[in-house]
Amino acid sequence: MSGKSKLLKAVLLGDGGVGKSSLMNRFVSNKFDSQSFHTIGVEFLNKDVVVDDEQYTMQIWDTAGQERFKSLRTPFYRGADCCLLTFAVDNLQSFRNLSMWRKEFLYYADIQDGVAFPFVVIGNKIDTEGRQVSNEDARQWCAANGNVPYFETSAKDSTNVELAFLAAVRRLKEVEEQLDVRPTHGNTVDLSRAAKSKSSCC
Ligand SMILES: Nc1nc2c(ncn2[C@@H]2O[C@H](COP(=O)(O)OP(=O)(O)OP(=O)(O)O)[C@@H](O)[C@H]2O)c(=O)[nH]1
Repeated sequence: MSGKSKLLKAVLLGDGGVGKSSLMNRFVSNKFDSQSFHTIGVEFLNKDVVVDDEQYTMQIWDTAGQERFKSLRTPFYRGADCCLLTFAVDNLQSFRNLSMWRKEFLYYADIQDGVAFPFVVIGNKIDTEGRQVSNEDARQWCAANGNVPYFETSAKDSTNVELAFLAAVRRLKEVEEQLDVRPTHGNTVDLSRAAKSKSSCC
């Protein structure tokens, strides 16, 4: 295993109340709060992970999903290495809004080639009754938007939470390999630049 940890910025997006803060807290601190408050603006936490023998420090940016906080969250999209688009499986509207979230992210992160960017989609709250979004519908959306990896999670009982966050690191590695770009100074490569240069040259 190489000694130096690579810093990786991951942004969590999705409607208010789908469980973004809960997913981050489950992943970083293995805690769950059933009375979690709405996020105002953004918060971030770091977590050290090892993926395929490489060390990463994931800096996870948890954003406020409510519309009124848009101007507070969007400045933090720039420089993201990956993005986790989140909805709740018991909330159809939060699934319908995925395209809006993807578009908002690409616009404010200033990324032109969205297909070349490492997204992961999370359908959270699978422990709840009354599912409104099928696994198949979610997979279809992911297939239509660049074969995005899809995970169904529960921040409440921990199901698949670690798997989903680590998939974002794996997706980033895959995209780097496809673009054949390598980090130049210890950090991960700036994929927003890589995606742009790819789209402008080919
Ligand atoms: N049953 C269940 N409840 C969850 C789960 N994840 C989050 N919740 C609950 O859903 C509510 C909203 O969770 P948050 O993590 O605050 O949601 P958020 O997406 O960060 O919301 P904003 O900060 O407004 O964007 C809280 O009451 C959580 O306890 C889950 O996997 N299962």
